[in-house]
Amino acid sequence: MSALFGIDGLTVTRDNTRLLDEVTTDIPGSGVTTVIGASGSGKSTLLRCLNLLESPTTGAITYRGTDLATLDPRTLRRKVAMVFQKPTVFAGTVADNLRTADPRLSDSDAAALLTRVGLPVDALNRVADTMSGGEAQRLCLARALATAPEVLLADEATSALDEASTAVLENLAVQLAAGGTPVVWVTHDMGQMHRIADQVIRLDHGRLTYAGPPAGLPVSGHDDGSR
Ligand SMILES: Nc1ncnc2c1ncn2[C@@H]1O[C@H](COP(=O)(O)OP(=O)(O)OP(=O)(O)O)[C@@H](O)[C@H]1O
Repeated sequence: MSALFGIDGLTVTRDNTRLLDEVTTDIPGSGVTTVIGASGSGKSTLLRCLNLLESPTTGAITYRGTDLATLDPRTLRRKVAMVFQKPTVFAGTVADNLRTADPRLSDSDAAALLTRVGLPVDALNRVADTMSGGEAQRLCLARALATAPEVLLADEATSALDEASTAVLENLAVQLAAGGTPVVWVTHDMGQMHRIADQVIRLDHGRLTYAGPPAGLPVSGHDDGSR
């Protein structure tokens, strides 16, 4: 099967610093691919490139065989949804937020989305900007799923969550992948990586240091770049 994303010699330079340095790897079209690495290793930059929020300085990325640079960002983002490290909620209620993604979303579909991310159904009528950081993270994930994307990109989606809510989202990532929606999941939690990953990409100072199955990588702790 051809790659979901083909990454070829990807280099991103900003302010004379290489945030990504000649990264070449494939992201497969099924399963959960986790991107791991210490803080500042370039994980978010890689994810942002996959969503056309950053452009390569040199190198190229393909999506299902098509050069990303030739695709309209809005068209791509309807297929490749992204959840950011810092959640951004819009004015209005939780339901209003979900309907920014799909204006035709029924009340029952909106409620089902909340349930998938571990939020109570009665949160639908809450004013979105009264939510806690962890609740907002889950709302943003629900909003990303409202359009039934082909792919989900998630950047530290559980960073503000307790253990139980983290488990709900880890399970969701695995279920999405099992249902045919590949997931690219950034984390620096090695335990989380082992719980959900089928494939791992590891970055260190912008360089690819590992691409392969999770076996063989440390089983717990935070990735500080050591082995
Ligand atoms: N526009 C920019 N200009 C200059 N430096 C940048 C820019 N964006 C990011 N950086 C730097 O590039 C490096 C990689 O950032 P990135 O956010 O991709 O890392 P990360 O692995 O996701 O980190 P974290 O785990 O802390 O979120 C960091 O040192 C960051 O400060």
